[in-house]
Order: sequence, then structure tokens, then C-alpha cells
Amino acid sequence: MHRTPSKKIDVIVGLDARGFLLGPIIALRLGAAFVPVRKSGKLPGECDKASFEKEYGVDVFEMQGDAITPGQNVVIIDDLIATGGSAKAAGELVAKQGGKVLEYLFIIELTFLQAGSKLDAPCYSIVQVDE
Ligand SMILES: O=P(O)(O)OC[C@H]1O[C@H](OP(=O)(O)OP(=O)(O)O)[C@H](O)[C@@H]1O
Ligand SMILES: Nc1ncnc2[nH]cnc12
Repeated sequence: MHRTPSKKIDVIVGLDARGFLLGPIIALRLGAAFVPVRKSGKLPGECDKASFEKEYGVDVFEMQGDAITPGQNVVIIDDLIATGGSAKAAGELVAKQGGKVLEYLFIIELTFLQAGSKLDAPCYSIVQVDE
């Protein structure tokens, strides 16, 4: 797997819900912060919001308003990418707060849905499912 040349990663963003299993472990290993992106109505305080369409309906993601410091390098992590709607929405939330998404990481990618082309940074997965 060819990866982005090494840069200091400041923040790992994990997506609700299974991104919470992977993200904190990787953040601890890297000495980075962990920021959760959650489905609407689950986080306290002021939140930024981004809606997105999935294979089966519309959803809204939220991130706490002060989660990212402008200029921080961010990696977005989830278990699976299908249409890419949720990953794209998470990328929009990071960008809104002035963060820079370096890459998107997944265990499984449904490559036949071609989600990688929707994202604003390289997309890496361990397992690719092509049909
Ligand atoms: O690329 P997409 O089309 O956006 O789909 C991928 C998302 O769908 C699944 O989560 P789901 O929405 O089932 O939520 P859950 O993790 O809370 O079960 C998966 O864990 C990703 O988060
Ligand atoms: N097609 C799919 N298969 C498994 N998990 C998913 N999550 C979103 N889309 C999915």
C-alpha cells in the first residue's frame, strides 16, 4: 500500500459508530487527539453539522464546534466506505474548522461504488470488495 509521505498527524477523527473502535487506539499510538463525529443529537455543546446521503437514506453528522484547531493535520477513520457520503461529510466538518485532511482510512472499501473519487484526500483500505 502506497501512503502519503509522513507528516505529523495531530487529530484522528472517527465516525459513528464503528470508527470509535479503531480511531482511539490509533490516536493513542500516534500521540494524536481523537475527535468523534456523531450522528445528530448525540454531542453536547455547539456543533457543526453536515448532512449526507447514504445507500439507504439521509443522515446528519455533527462535530463539536471547537474540536479542531485551524491548521491541524487530520486523518479520518471508519470501518467501511460504501458510497462515501459519510466520509465526505466528515471531511467537510474538518475543513469548516480549518483542519487539513491528509487521508481517509478504512478496513473495507466497496470499490464498485467508487467513493474514493468523491473525497478531497487519498483513500486507503485494507480490504477491497469489487462486486
Ligand atoms: O460510505 P457510506 O455510504 O456513507 O457508508 C459507510 C457508513 O455506513 C456504515 O455505518 P452506518 O451508517 O450503518 O452506521 P453505524 O456505524 O452507526 O451502524 C459504516 O460503518 C460507515 O460509517
Ligand atoms: N453496502 C454496505 N454493506 C455493509 N455495510 C454498509 N454500510 C453502508 N453500506 C454498506
